[in-house]
Amino acid sequence: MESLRARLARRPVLLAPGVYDGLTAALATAAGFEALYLSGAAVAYTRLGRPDIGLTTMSEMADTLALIRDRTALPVIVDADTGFGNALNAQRTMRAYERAGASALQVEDQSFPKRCGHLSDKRLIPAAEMAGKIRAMADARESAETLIIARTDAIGVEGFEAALERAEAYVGAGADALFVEAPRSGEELRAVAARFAGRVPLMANMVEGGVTPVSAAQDLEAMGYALVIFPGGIVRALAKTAEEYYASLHAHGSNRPFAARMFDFKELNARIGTPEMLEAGRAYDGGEE
Ligand SMILES: C[C@](O)(C(=O)O)[C@H](CC(=O)O)C(=O)O
Repeated sequence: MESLRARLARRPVLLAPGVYDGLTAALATAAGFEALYLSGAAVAYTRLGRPDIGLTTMSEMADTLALIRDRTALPVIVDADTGFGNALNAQRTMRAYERAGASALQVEDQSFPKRCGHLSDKRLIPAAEMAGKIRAMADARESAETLIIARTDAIGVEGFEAALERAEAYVGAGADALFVEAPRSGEELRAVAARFAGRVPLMANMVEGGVTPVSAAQDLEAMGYALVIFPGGIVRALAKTAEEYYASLHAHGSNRPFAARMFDFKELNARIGTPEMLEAGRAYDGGEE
């Protein structure tokens, strides 16, 4: 199977949807994507019903990843936030995520606790400390094919030029791919690509209603991006459906008015592999002896 590193080195752009559990991983895989993105924000939104402000723990993410790994053979790019502490914590995160099946870890230069890149009032660690964290993670990884995607949150804190300088330092420290978080315009998205495309694979993050204008993957490819994630879109879609579903059930005392927008029992079972699993189980139930 083609490595993620090799896949990022060629076109077309790799489009990775956000997932946060076994069901979303199974549905995204069935839809035909080539890679998945395990979003820390999506885990915080769904498991905690809370914002992406560093509340989720490393082991909660690793446990979630293990469930997803059990449900898909696709490469999984995993949000490692700040590495959950200093360089030594980041090494432990690297090892735990690798064991749980990560194909790439995304690590950012915010101080702990971090917050979503599209929120304000972020704080950063010094660039040299972040470079050390990247080197520490590279030293800790079992496989050189587990990629390190370095993210800088500096645009909203220190300005655009400072963010590019930080990104430069992180490439120098050995990052396998680069994620300059939250460009504020198409011009900034293009300027990031103009500086780095062709030297290191570039990732773009599309957050509906966030700081960066949302573009299609194809348009980002034309700018020079190699990887595009839509991390939280699935939660925004499901949350809207859930809100409407609960309101409808509450109002009508029945699901009938909502039926056209739901899978029924059989339809859901088909998507989660119920017939195949029950069939496979029959081989072990002793009935055939
Ligand atoms: C990419 C991200 O780190 C994530 O957790 O998915 C978030 C996305 C979001 O909050 O929707 C981010 O900080 O941009």
